[in-house]
Amino acid sequence: MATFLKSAGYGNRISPLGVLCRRASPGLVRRHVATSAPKITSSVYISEATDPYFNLTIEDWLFKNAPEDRPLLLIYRNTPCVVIGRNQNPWKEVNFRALRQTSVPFIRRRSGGGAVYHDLGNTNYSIHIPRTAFDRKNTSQVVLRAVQALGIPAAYLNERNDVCVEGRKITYKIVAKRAYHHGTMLIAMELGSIGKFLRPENKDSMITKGVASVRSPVGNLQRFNASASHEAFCRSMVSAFLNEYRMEDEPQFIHQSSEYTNLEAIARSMSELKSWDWTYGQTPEFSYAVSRVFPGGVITATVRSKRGVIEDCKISLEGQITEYNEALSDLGHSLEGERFGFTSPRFLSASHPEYQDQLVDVHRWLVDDVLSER
Ligand SMILES: Nc1ncnc2c1ncn2[C@@H]1O[C@H](COP(=O)(O)OC(=O)CCCC[C@@H]2CCSS2)[C@@H](O)[C@H]1O
Repeated sequence: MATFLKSAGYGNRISPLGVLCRRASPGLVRRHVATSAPKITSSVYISEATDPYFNLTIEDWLFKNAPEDRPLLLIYRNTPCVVIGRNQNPWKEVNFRALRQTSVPFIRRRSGGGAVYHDLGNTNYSIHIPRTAFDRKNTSQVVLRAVQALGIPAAYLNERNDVCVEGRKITYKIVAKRAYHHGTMLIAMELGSIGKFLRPENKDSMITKGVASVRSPVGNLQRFNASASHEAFCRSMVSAFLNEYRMEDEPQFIHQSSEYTNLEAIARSMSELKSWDWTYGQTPEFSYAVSRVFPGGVITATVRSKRGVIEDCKISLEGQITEYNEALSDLGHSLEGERFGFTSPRFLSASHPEYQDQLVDVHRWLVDDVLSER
């Protein structure tokens, strides 16, 4: 086993984020001018960056660029963010009202599965393997051994291959010749944020295609061993990984430097992760019906959306076939083609001047309560 693992840490230098580390090879992380892609010389990477867009991009970049025939481990953690799966509906998963009150972003990741919350008390790991050797149970066992070695022998795998002491989640993705298994390790996360950010309001009547999250009880490792930490988990995980795959590589430490961010593939991928097209435009088809009592009666709006755009919006007043209903129906049509969640709060309509005031009220309701969240 690598000598650095036999010592208490990875060497004797304390990095800015407190990870005990040996200085990474200068060519990999210390230069600030990007001339060509950094060489992937190790099988173990620990990111000291905490920007979720950067880390998720580095994960994908390593996945696509690392040698295909050897396993690779990446460990990183992010500043607070909500991360949904690639085939999820954000409006069904995220409480946008709560997010808006903070600067916490929500991000659609490239792998499938459910929605999770991250902060610095949550450490993410990612094990990349040649597809032929990929076995979800096997990679989960590497993580299980890492947790047990932290002094938590009661940890076990459940039927979904989640490491459990009290809840912990994994997901996986298979692409071309390689596959990866990535997951979260709750160490000292702010657990209240899960309920706050991952419970959307009034979305029972939103019927969506795609993947729904599987909500489960969760707990931090520190509940079972107060000395569990990001640094200890990194050491334990690296050790379990190297043992499993019989390697002796030194971990490399990644920083968010121009060496990476100036690389076209990384810059492009980071801006793609932030784009509307990816974040909202990938939303599977859904419908959403909402009613409200207005002075003239109950009005129901039924919206159908594909790829984040309103395909049709039917608005009607209960029971009555009146000219007002026609005006409402025209109001609905006027919203078609708009991006769900991005409807302009201004309402200008030359048609149906006789119902202008009522239409302004209905439009405001739609914008504030039905179509506004993002
Ligand atoms: N950080 C974290 N860790 C574990 N479980 C969580 C977390 N946040 C929320 N949850 C719980 O999991 C469910 C969703 O579980 P579900 O099983 O539906 O989805 C997942 O597990 C996805 C894991 C993705 C891991 C990636 C690794 C690197 S980037 S994100 C949610 O409703 C909460 O109950």
